[in-house]
Amino acid sequence: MLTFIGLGLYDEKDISVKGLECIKSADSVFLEGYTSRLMGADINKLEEYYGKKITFLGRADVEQHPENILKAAEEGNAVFLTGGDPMVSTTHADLRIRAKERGIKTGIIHAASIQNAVCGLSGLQNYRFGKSCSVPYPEKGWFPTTPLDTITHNIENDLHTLVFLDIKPDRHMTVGEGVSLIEQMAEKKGMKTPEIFVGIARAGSPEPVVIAGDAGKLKAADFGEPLHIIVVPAKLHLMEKEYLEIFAGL
Ligand SMILES: C[S@@+](CC[C@H](N)C(=O)[O-])C[C@H]1O[C@@H](n2cnc3c(N)ncnc32)[C@H](O)[C@@H]1O
Repeated sequence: MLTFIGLGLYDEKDISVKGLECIKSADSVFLEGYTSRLMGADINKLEEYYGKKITFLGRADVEQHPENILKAAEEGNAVFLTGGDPMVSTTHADLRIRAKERGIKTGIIHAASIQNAVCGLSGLQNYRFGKSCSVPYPEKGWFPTTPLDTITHNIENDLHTLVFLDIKPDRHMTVGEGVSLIEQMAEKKGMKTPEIFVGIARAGSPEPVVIAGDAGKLKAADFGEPLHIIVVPAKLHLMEKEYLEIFAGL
């Protein structure tokens, strides 16, 4: 059997009791570290808390060579761990399909996701979010501006946009870097930069930071340690505005 388990947002204690029990009874434990990360716990801390040895996986181990995971799931109970919810803003549906095609039983144990944490931290209503986008670190000769198209389309339709920020093995994009890249996209396309951004750092930690304001304010703000995320709000409803004023210094 292959069980996809969400670890929640910040440290080893964000997993559900059901998820923890499932890990404790597993024969093999895999953790992917490329779609999200638990910044409050390294792999040693997780191994100690779960009482299990963990095999750490990169993107290629899951998307191109999932053989080891599938074999372990054929031979016993394998669990596949992901930060946040295992099926939110990941490509793990593909792994579940591959498992099913090989006759392997699968299951999902859900967890808190950044997708819903932003609603509580920012006060922006979950039903007002449109399509999300991701801002990648630009590479030589590659600077995609499609995230700005998504943001603009959402604003035109009175919808908020959740903007995921790039994670690389050696760095995590900050709110300041993300806002600056969105400004550069606007400049390149001859468009206006959105008027308000909401930056959020370390959702799920004891001290998350939430700051709302224009691009200049967010670029100058100190959000501290990763992970970071941005929301570009549409026209704010009265209570959303009041909430951002009280909890995010708008
Ligand atoms: C591709 S999404 C994966 C979402 C994950 N599966 C979930 O359900 O939470 C990962 C991105 O979300 C944001 N993110 C995830 N966890 C976060 C946290 N605790 N605080 C702030 N941003 C976070 C970061 O921008 C990160 O690069």
